[in-house]
Amino acid sequence: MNTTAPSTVPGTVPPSGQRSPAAGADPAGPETAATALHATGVHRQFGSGAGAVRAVNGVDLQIQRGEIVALLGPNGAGKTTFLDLVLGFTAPTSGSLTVLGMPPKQAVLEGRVGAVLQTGGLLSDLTVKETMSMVAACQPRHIPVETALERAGAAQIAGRKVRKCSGGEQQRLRFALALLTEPDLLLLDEPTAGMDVRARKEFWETMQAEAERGRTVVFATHFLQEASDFADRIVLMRAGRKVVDGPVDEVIDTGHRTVSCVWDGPGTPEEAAVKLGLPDAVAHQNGRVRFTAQDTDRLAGFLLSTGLAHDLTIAAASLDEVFLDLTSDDATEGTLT
Ligand SMILES: Nc1ncnc2c1ncn2[C@@H]1O[C@H](COP(=O)(O)OP(=O)(O)OP(=O)(O)O)[C@@H](O)[C@H]1O
Repeated sequence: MNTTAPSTVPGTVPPSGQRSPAAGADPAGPETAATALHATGVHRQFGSGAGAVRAVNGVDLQIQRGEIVALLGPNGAGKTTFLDLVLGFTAPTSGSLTVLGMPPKQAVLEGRVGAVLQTGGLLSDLTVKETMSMVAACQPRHIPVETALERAGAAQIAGRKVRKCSGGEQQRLRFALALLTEPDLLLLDEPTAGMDVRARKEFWETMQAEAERGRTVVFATHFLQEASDFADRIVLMRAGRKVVDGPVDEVIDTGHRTVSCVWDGPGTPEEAAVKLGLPDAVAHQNGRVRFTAQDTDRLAGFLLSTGLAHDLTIAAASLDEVFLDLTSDDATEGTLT
């Protein structure tokens, strides 16, 4: 599929390189008592020299308490590395990062942060409840194991050995573990990976209830649909950088639409697209031509008035198309406000 990335996302500000913050100003904004996460110029590089990987490359981010934020991006965007930094598993190469006003490790040690990670950490010979009790015994304070299991929707599998649990059930156990200390901040790294549609829906319903208790939730996902269904803000990363940050509705409404038609000519759709200033906007699909544009009224008017095409259909871009646009190399960077 060949589509055109929108030249701008409505409401975006110019890329950070084009706009300098006032001298001495914190690009992530001032940290207050309501700040759950505060990152300023955070870099995390792995290796050195020619083989160095800039997994996180200068991220400024502020998340307020009670927000539900989706961290979105393609493979290798830096989402997991960023969550690892927030959990204190690894330290920034440069830049500063605080969680609930303190260093990440301290916030984790105080039980203020809970996490559902992609892999690891479960002992297969223990039952779900034994796992919970073992972890609870290591915590300075925790809610009853039964309460955490109930809230995570895992009470009915309490007596089951971990090795007998499905992938989705193990994620529920991880979720119950994350709730044990009543954390202020919940971090979820692709929490529904491996879950079927029903399990996924139930998981998000449970998570919604936790968010309504006032927790801050930050989750990494590949799916714009998941972000759109659950988050109120999207932070999109690409190649280690934060490229879009804004309310879900505004991120999704790129103004990008498609015009599908039967091509009559003369000339090719590609030639017409160049004439219209939409050089990359043409795709061919099932005998039809599809143009991508922001001003589809003008495009449709042109195609009909010139007799170049007939049987036109105008549609909003799908979430998959929006995701591809936002993560393409020529997408505009910015903050939606
Ligand atoms: N320990 C490491 N050593 C070297 N490179 C690493 C290490 N951890 C991550 N990387 C690299 O850093 C980049 C970002 O990886 P990261 O796992 O953070 O991305 P991601 O957005 O979570 O990807 P995915 O969606 O595939 O999980 C990738 O290029 C990855 O190969």
